[in-house]
Amino acid sequence: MISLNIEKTFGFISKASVAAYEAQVKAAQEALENGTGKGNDFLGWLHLPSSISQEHLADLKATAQVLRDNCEVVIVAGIGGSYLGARAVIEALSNSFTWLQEKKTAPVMIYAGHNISEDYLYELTEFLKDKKFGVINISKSGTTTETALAFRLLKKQCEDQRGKEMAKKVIVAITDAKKGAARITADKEGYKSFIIPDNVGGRFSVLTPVGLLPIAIAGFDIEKLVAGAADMEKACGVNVPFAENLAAQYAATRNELYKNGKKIEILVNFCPKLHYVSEWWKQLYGESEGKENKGIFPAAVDFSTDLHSMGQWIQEGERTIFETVISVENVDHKLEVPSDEANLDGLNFLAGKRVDEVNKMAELGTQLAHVDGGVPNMRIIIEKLDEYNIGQLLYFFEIGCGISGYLLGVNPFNQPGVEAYKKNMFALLNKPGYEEESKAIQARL
Ligand SMILES: O=P(O)(O)OC[C@H]1O[C@H](O)[C@H](O)[C@@H](O)[C@@H]1O
Repeated sequence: MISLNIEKTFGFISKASVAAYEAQVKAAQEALENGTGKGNDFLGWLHLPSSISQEHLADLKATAQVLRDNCEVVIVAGIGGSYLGARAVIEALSNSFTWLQEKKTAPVMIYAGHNISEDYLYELTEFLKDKKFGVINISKSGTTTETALAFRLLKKQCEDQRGKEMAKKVIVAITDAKKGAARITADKEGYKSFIIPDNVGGRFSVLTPVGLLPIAIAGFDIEKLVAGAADMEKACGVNVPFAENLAAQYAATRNELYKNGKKIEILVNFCPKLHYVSEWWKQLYGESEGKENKGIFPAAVDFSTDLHSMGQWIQEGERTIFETVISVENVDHKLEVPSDEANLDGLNFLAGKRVDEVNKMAELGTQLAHVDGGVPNMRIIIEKLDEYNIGQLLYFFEIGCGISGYLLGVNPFNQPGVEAYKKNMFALLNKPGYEEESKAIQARL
């Protein structure tokens, strides 16, 4: 099981101050459990892992197989919660160079619909010109501009290139049961579709088809992923005592740090495969907590890469940060540092050591240096990067986020602030229905 070590925060906050959260955390957990807190119509993620049926998984796997059999490339079209979870898991579990290898065992996964860069989309459509490709159109609302725009291009190209019949086979929609343009298109065109439950918000949707279908297409075991999440659901349940409940401890500690002026949480990894886990986590915590002029700012770094760019700031900049390190205990492969007779680089002291041992000492050395520099440090220890452990990690962060948001006093399940830019963009683009806003915004330019 994943474990959490908060010892290295105790030079900055006291053990007693964290322990003092017990009653408050219990209240937050009960509000989640009983659906009595803010945003209680979005709690479908809470017992999702333990309620996923074998039939549902089989349906997902069967659809994944159709795309695996018929596609060299699959485009995951989605933004925010509609792509980050899938990308986080796929990248954490994939060989870093798989997409460059000649012989592939699964379609190459590419992401689109998460930006509006003309060059990105042009280059993507160029790349796809001679490829057998499929598309998963993922949007809970079914109306997100970035995703709809990319899908419009990809749908047309897929139909032109592969014919309407094949396109119907290799385009899948994951969207609302009834509402939205993506639903209307899927029903009209006869695409296979999956439903995002009403009561699961985008950033909590990785264990719905939103995450599970792309992950299955990429060749990973979604049963094990869900099993890991379900075990964490148990381990972080409302009846698990505070002192043993990882999510409760995490939520309490980060709130206490925040209260003590630590306004920024930096999620740290020492393995580049975890980069998108951090991106997923940033959305989860940022959209959940950043409201009412409150909330820890979720940031992330990849070490040791960023020790050579952000390391200086973390060591000696403003003391408003704390670090949460995802520490992976075991690597998958063995590689030793070779001995070199000339020893021109002076690295013979490392000869015969595993590369991971060097990485682990970088991790330990960094922790001690940063704590000495005034940065509280938490460690989430995960045994290895596989489906089961990543499943645990995802659910741990979700439940930790629900509890933490309630401790902060906000509704962790809405995101009203995201609408502001959209309104301006539509006004600037003269979208029908935005006439008043268009006039008002033009006057400001
Ligand atoms: O799935 P969609 O409805 O397309 O939404 C995609 C994303 O964009 C929205 O604006 C929200 O801020 C996110 O929470 C959401 O994950």
